[in-house]
Amino acid sequence: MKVNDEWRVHRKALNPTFNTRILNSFIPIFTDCVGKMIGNMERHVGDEKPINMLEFTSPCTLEMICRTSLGGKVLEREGKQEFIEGLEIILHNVGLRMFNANLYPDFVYKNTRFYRAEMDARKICYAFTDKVIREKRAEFEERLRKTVDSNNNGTMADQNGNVVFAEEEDDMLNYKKPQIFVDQLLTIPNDGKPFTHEEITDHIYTMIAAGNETSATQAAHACLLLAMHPEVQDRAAAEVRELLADDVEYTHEILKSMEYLERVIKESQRLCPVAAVYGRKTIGTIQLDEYVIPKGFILLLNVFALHRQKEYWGPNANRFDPDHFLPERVKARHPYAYLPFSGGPRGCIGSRYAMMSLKIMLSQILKHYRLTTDIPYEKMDFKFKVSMHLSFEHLVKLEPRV
Ligand code: HEM
Repeated sequence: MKVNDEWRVHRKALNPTFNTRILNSFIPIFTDCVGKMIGNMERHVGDEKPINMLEFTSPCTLEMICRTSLGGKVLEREGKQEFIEGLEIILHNVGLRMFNANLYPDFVYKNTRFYRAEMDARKICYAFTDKVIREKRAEFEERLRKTVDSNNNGTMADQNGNVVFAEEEDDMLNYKKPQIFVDQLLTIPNDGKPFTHEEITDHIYTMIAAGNETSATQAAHACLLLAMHPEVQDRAAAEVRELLADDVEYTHEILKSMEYLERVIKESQRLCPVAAVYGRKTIGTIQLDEYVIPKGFILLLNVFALHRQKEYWGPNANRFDPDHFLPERVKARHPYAYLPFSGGPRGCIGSRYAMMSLKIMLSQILKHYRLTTDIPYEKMDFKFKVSMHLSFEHLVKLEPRV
């Protein structure tokens, strides 16, 4: 099967694993991870020295993605520290190679200390996830056996052909339990066949790589932009205070009601898109204005430039203004003028997961703190790693919000 065909089959199988009810089942995990982040930030309230927001958002999003893909207790297992450190090495070294042409040839890379460190880290990480996946598969097979024994009609399947166990039916339908990604990969059919161990492993690592640094960096960008724009910050904090009064628990409805915060997040993704450039290979000849692009060419989309084009965003394209995302303005704009998550069938599968987790992170930060910074907006300056970063740290001071 060609790579593209294989991707299409897998993507079709994976799309339902990000449906609204599954995402809602992650809310308790998101809330718990954010609670720990706030606990860590609390120690720095009133500090003279600013903190680097990324150092707080990164562990939070890593924990979210590990727990929603491998299970709620995955980071309580033996070897978790080595696993986290290993992941950091792999993600760092892959990024380093992507942006260093000298390291492209395999024979060069394989003779570097980066390669050796990456291989050691991979061994540790794969041993850790292999164990989790094998245990999950054993649990799955045991439940399957019990269900077949107690029900001569065999297992039950939902309308998508996914296996549903009788004792779990109620929990599944009501999504009371978080629907962990690895459990779903074991139950969903992939073109009629179950996913193999290697395919499951690949999908887990794709999720971790795609969903961790992106969300952490975007959250840090949003915090810095809020610190630079106190009026916007106060308005977002007022919305949060009203919606989260009396310490209500997060629900889908509450998150949906955070309309101003959503505009803030979208505006931060417009001006500071972490996926600022991505590529596409043409699968046929295409005509782009007067240019004919032959099949097999790689095109790079410069989303950073697109998001600041005055033609779409008006004379204030470079200004931070969440009202760029007022519904009537969105309606009047070309839908592809804004592509932080890419678009079309190959767009980000985790975009709604990201928005939910960002809303919970930012709403808790705004509920607890007033953010300030000495960095002026005009000095914002970027550099590319795997994703787009600032060329300096996200330095912010925390004051209690009363
Ligand atoms: C602010 C956060 C995020 C941003 C800005 C972002 C952005 C993107 C973009 C632009 C792409 C398309 C890349 C390309 O076409 O080359 C993409 C793909 C992808 N993203 Fe995200 N992402 C974010 C968060 C997440 C999260 C939280 C997850 C998982 C839970 C995730 C999972 C994925 C996956 C699996 C793909 C590959 C999809 C495919 O090829 O079928 N992303 N993301």
